[in-house]
Amino acid sequence: MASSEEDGTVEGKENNNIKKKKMKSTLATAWLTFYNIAMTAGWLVLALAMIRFYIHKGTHRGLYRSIARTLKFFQTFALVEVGHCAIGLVKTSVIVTGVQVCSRIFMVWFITNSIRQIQNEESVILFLVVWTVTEITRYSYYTFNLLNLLPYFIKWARYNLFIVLYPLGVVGELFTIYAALPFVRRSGMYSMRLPNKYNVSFDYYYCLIIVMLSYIPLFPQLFFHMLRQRRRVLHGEVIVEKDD
Ligand SMILES: CCCCCCCCCCCCC/C=C/C(=O)SCCNC(=O)CCNC(=O)[C@H](O)C(C)(C)COP(=O)(O)OP(=O)(O)OC[C@H]1O[C@@H](n2cnc3c(N)ncnc32)[C@H](O)[C@@H]1OP(=O)(O)O
Repeated sequence: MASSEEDGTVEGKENNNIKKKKMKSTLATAWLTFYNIAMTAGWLVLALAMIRFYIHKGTHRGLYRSIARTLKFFQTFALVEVGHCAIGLVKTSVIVTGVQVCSRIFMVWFITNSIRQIQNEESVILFLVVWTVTEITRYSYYTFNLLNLLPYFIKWARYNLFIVLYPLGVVGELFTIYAALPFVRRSGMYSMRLPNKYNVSFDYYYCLIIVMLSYIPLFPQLFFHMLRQRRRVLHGEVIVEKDD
């Protein structure tokens, strides 16, 4: 006797689709749980390395170089999250996540890692500490949320600490870019002067000034997105976000 799935009835096909959706959901949850645990662990390793460096050396000078490899790996790996949004694995804005992740990767690779002279700036330590506290909170929130074991203090931290940490992080990033300007101007790094075989000129110095100015319209978008998330999660407001 053929089972209902095999006899091709409407009910059988529906059962098959339900089984496929359940399998996809289980795989998605398993992947996201693994990803968030790994990212929580990575940022915790970074935090412990920074604390150990400061206790051992008694100064922040040289701290960036001591954690650069770990930072570059875990911050770059966060690009995966743009994919999570794009394929619908998580319900959040691709644009907001993309701007957030790209701004971090830009800061790590095209500013701090590229210009050694600014790596000991206090502003670098400021954004590193802020990023680390933020990401440990964020990824542990996602992890416990997926495991249905979410302590309230982590939920509270996830949707309240950003109110202070976000502006602090932006200050650290902007001061770091500002500190880099003289070195970029003097070295002409990442720039192309005319004449050249491409007949194109590009000045990284002015690009950085544009990036700094772009914080003015872009940061509020991210910050207000987090405030909307905060109202939704902590106060149960129904908020419809479209990926405009
Ligand atoms: C090429 C040059 C580029 C240069 C660009 C320059 C312009 C720069 C302008 C912008 C300046 C930004 C500067 C940034 C500074 C800092 O970051 S300082 C540190 C402080 N920062 C923060 O606090 C923000 C941290 N970032 C985030 O929170 C995110 O990146 C976010 C995208 C901004 C917001 O996250 P989002 O996911 O949208 O909100 P949540 O409420 O956390 O989640 C929504 C739902 O999605 C689920 N989810 C998301 N990710 C996951 C995951 N990994 N695993 C599982 N689930 C996930 C989450 O659970 C929510 O689901 P529901 O609860 O069911 O709704």
